Amino acid sequence: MGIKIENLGVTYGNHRVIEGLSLAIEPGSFFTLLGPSGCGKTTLLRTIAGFIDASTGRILFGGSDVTRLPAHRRNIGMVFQDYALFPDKTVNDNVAYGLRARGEEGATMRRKIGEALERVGLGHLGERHPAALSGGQRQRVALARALVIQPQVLLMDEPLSNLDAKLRLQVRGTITELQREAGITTVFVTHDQEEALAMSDRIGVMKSGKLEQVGTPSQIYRESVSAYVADFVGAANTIEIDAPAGTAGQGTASIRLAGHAMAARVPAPLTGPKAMFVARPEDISLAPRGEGGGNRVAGTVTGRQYLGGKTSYVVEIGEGITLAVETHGDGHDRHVPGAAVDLGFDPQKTLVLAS
Ligand SMILES: Nc1ncnc2c1ncn2[C@@H]1O[C@H](COP(=O)(O)OP(=O)(O)OP(=O)(O)O)[C@@H](O)[C@H]1O
Repeated sequence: MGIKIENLGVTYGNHRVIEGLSLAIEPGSFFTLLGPSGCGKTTLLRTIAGFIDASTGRILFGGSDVTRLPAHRRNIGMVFQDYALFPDKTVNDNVAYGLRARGEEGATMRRKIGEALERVGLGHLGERHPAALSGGQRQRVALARALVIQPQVLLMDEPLSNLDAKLRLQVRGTITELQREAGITTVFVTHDQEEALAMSDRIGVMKSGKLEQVGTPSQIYRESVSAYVADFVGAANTIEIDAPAGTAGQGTASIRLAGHAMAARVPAPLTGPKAMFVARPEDISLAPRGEGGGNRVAGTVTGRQYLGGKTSYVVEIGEGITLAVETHGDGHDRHVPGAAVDLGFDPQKTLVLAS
């Protein structure tokens, strides 16, 4: 069942948090709302759930307008960052909660609970209380509780944030697997870009209550529409430059970076006299001075961190501008601080975006 959001506005008192937001989420897909703290992700998710009223606009589930329906009539499953389990109930009773509210009981209910707990790998822990479970197990119970009612939409608010790195990866795998298996339309909130890239069919990057960009993980990463998106999704060098002349349309342009001339891609028309130069550290090549190919800029290594499979360099290119560069492969740590180098830029992967 797809979700459609039309021109949504949400206010707290007279503080407008979501403004004119429209979005279509494909049936059965995994959609992630990604953005920094305070951008409105949780507010948007809770409005989709029905816990917060929309002040303007509409929300549709599978074509039906649910904007004025209370949360318990929207047939959603919800998973929270802090698990929100009932501490005085057993795992079985926690999972039973939504089923009982729907009037289910007896053998059918027990079978469904058993199956849901099996699916999250906790079939043997039904009689325990939440206090006797690890964080990862608690979140699996919360997931079983959300899915056992066969909701039409699954909403998750930072469900992995309270888990340590190893558990986060495990529960991440469980969520992805169950979501695909059940084919349930899912909206997932996170501020963790790696989580978003790894799990999602599509991502919406939010900025101040609006969607700055919506796309597949690779579109968001490779074809960022703004320096804000590029910087938020992975690392990026972002430097303000004079907008190149003659870029009313799209294409490649000649730009100047710290006095060096080079070519870069302008994916969308620029407005205004300034623009942002955007290059990811792994897209910049590094060679000893004089040995670089075309489209290069001379610089001096000022910092180096050996990280095993890769090396991070800081290279100064003049006018006080430094760039982060990342190298992989054989001899990736061969440039020493103080070395004169050439930085090579692929004109297709070096972007000039509106500032
Ligand atoms: N109940 C409330 N009353 C008033 N303002 C609120 C309320 N809840 C959130 N806000 C404000 O609305 C804005 C968006 O908050 P929201 O929690 O949706 O952001 P978020 O992107 O989910 O952030 P985080 O990642 O920190 O949870 C923030 O400026 C926040 O201070």
